[in-house]
Amino acid sequence: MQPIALYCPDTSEPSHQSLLQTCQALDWIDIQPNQPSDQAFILIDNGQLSIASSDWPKVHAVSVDFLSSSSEHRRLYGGGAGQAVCKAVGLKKRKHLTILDATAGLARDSFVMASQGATVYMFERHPVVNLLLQNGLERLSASELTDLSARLTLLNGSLLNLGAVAETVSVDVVYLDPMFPDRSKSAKVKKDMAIFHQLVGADADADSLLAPALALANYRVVVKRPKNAPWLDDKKPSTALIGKSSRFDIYAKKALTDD
Ligand SMILES: C[S@@+](CC[C@H](N)C(=O)[O-])C[C@H]1O[C@@H](n2cnc3c(N)ncnc32)[C@H](O)[C@@H]1O
Repeated sequence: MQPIALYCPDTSEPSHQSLLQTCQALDWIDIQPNQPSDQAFILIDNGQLSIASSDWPKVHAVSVDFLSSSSEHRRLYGGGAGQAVCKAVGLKKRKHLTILDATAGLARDSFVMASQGATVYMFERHPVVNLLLQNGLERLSASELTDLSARLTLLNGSLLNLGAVAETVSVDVVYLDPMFPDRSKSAKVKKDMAIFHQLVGADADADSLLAPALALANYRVVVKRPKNAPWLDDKKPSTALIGKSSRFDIYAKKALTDD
């Protein structure tokens, strides 16, 4: 991992101190006393970890915040199981699915699926994104949303190297949303998210996720793609849900029945 700078404007805040301690133990984090001029750096502010760009604070930092007002709005009024991602994984048919989100990112999709009753296990390989996810999950577990917190679990490892996970978790649906190379160049990517895309880069090995996903899922694999992108691993899905800018390719293994 390339070293990344970290900046904390208020080190006296107790919650910041414990986050700083966690980060001090990681040898790829370089804690700096002043705001770094780097394109992207880790920020500790407002009791949470985030990724900031050199334009911070003009451009918002990006964090995993399951408790933000926009997350709350999506949880309560976002369209329930009728949301495209929920329809694609089958939550409209069966509420209590066990889903492996093998490319969790900032867990926005995982959050939506768990909000609708799914038990979601997540893999995230980028160390900075993984750290943000851990921080978001810790804050969620300290909140009153205990049911939701119990349904979101970050696992160590990767779908490409499953280890014990394959024996311990029976997975109904595997969900994949790898980075697509053209996304970062799109003018539609908001400024704050552009820094996330730059930091993580393209997932050049994304095609290799489909075969292990199909081997693991009991019912289906769902792949989120930009609307006009080619199929993952050049494999035609059983069906697709097409939205305004993205598409959910569904690889069905077995029909989902109501629970
Ligand atoms: C487009 S983002 C996912 C966004 C996510 N669906 C959301 O709602 O926030 C893709 C993420 O998948 C991660 N990723 C890609 N391949 C992976 C793999 N083999 N194992 C674990 N994480 C992976 C990347 O690091 C990146 O953070």
